[in-house]
Amino acid sequence: MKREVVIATKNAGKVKDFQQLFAPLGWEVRSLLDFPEIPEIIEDGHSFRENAAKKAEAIAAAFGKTVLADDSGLVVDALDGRPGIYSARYAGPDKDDQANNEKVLAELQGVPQEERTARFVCVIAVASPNKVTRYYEGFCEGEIALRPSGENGFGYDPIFYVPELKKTMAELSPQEKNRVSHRAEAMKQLTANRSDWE
Ligand SMILES: O=P(O)(O)OP(=O)(O)OP(=O)(O)OC[C@H]1O[C@@H](n2cnc3c(O)ncnc32)[C@H](O)[C@@H]1O
Ligand SMILES: [Mg+2]
Repeated sequence: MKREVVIATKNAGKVKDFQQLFAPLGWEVRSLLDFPEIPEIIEDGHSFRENAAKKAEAIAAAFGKTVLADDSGLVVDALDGRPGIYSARYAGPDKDDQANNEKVLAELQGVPQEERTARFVCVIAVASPNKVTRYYEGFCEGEIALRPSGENGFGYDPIFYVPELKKTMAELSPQEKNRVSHRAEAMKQLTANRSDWE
């Protein structure tokens, strides 16, 4: 019987990443996409940590078991850190990835490549009933490309250029992305501290 981990997310792109990242541990990943009756959790926190904790703690309380959540986003230096925790809805409430990408590119119009530094941030919160919530963070340094490129991944991947690989995140295979991404880095921290939460 495979062990099951519940991730308090409705983002199909994240679920795919986590399924691949948990596969070596032999874990089955479930998400809120498997529980459509659960309403969206309002992310009114002021940080990635606060939002990740809110999602994990709400579902851990509802399910009476240990639950993970991921709050993540794109931080662009030339935009004073925007979109940051507002990444999902940067271009509006319907969380349209293409519109989000177009808005970031429009705001960076005319900004030279060397000033387009950015990073992806991922905070995984692990919540269990009657236990202190644990946090695992990962980052991926890169630049915002001049134009979108690549079909893989999701969200801001098409405009996030990874200099060490000379590709956008969306041009990477899932395996390549899971070696360098912010989510993979956060998972490395989480896996290194399994005794904390297993
Ligand atoms: O809250 P949940 O249900 O997990 O789903 P969400 O999509 O709302 O997720 P967040 O609130 O964490 O917002 C994450 C935003 O950052 C983007 N993002 C997160 N990880 C990414 C990745 O690996 N590649 C590209 N974009 C990513 C994603 O597209 C969203 O716009
Ligand atoms: Mg969200």
